[in-house]
Amino acid sequence: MPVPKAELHLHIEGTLEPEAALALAARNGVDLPFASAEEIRAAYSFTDLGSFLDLYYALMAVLRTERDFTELADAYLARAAAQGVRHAEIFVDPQAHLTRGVALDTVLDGLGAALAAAPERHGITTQLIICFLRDRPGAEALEVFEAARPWFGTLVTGVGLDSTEVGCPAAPFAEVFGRARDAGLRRVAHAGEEGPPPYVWEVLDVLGAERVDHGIRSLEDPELVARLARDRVPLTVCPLSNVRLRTVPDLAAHPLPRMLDAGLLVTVNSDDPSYFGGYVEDNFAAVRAELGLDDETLRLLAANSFHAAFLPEDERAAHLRAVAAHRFG
Ligand SMILES: Nc1ncnc2[nH]cnc12
Ligand SMILES: [Zn+2]
Repeated sequence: MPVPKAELHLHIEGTLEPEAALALAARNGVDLPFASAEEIRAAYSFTDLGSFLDLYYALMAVLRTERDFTELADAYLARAAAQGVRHAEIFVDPQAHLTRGVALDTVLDGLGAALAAAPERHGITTQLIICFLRDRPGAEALEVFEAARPWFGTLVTGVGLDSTEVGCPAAPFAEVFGRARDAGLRRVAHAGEEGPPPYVWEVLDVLGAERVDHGIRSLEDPELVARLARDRVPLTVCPLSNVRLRTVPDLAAHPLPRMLDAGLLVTVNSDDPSYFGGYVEDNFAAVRAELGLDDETLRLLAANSFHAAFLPEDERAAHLRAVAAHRFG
């Protein structure tokens, strides 16, 4: 039995498995430049974030109806439950769908149906975080934010920032993050994945991000490490993703142990599991094997995931008790 955990860095579009993409393409009459799951997997040889994002956005073409989004999320939740996930704070990229003519209510109501059923069906509580694409204009993010208001509080509990990092400052998103804070939403942002420490400072100081997604390059700046440790800012680290996108040379060189040693509140997550070779427990297993982490370090990482989650205190405490009681096989 995998250790109970929360998954806090998971793009729902990144759970689209090749077989599902082909089935949806056939059902929706979408032409894909791939004839088989093997051909899709053969395209998973990324050189950097950009080369991944090209395929990630291209394959989304198969997602067209509410049912498609419901099935996508339900399939993820079934896999996540088998990997010990008890709580998931899930990212979605609305602009990636709006810009290709799929309406916001198709996306959010479709995902919402699967998320509403998740506690009974999979034993998982969920939240949904709408991410803005940092390579698109801040004004567009504001439009999406306003259009999503009907779902605030019920389905949508937070905002995030993702897509291309280097060369795309976070400052144009200060206004939308301010509105999110005023609306009572939580705020997270990708930074320090490919970008150097100033990108992490910017999401903290300009956006007021409460969690940093990735943040692995923070270690290059001791003052930033001190700030993250002092404020207990969680970092949602995704080891298999970092290897596949070549932000680290291999798992053995991953900074996770150094981040823990520096006193950072680190969590382990899967990012885009269909593309990066594993779901969240696969990431736990990989860091155990390649970094030599012992059971108590894995227990700490699982506990951190609940400390870092946007959960009510009573639910957090119950999850932490389950982590403390877990016996590693
Ligand atoms: N790893 C990642 N970094 C930035 N944007 C993303 N969108 C999906 N996965 C991402
Ligand atoms: Zn991500």
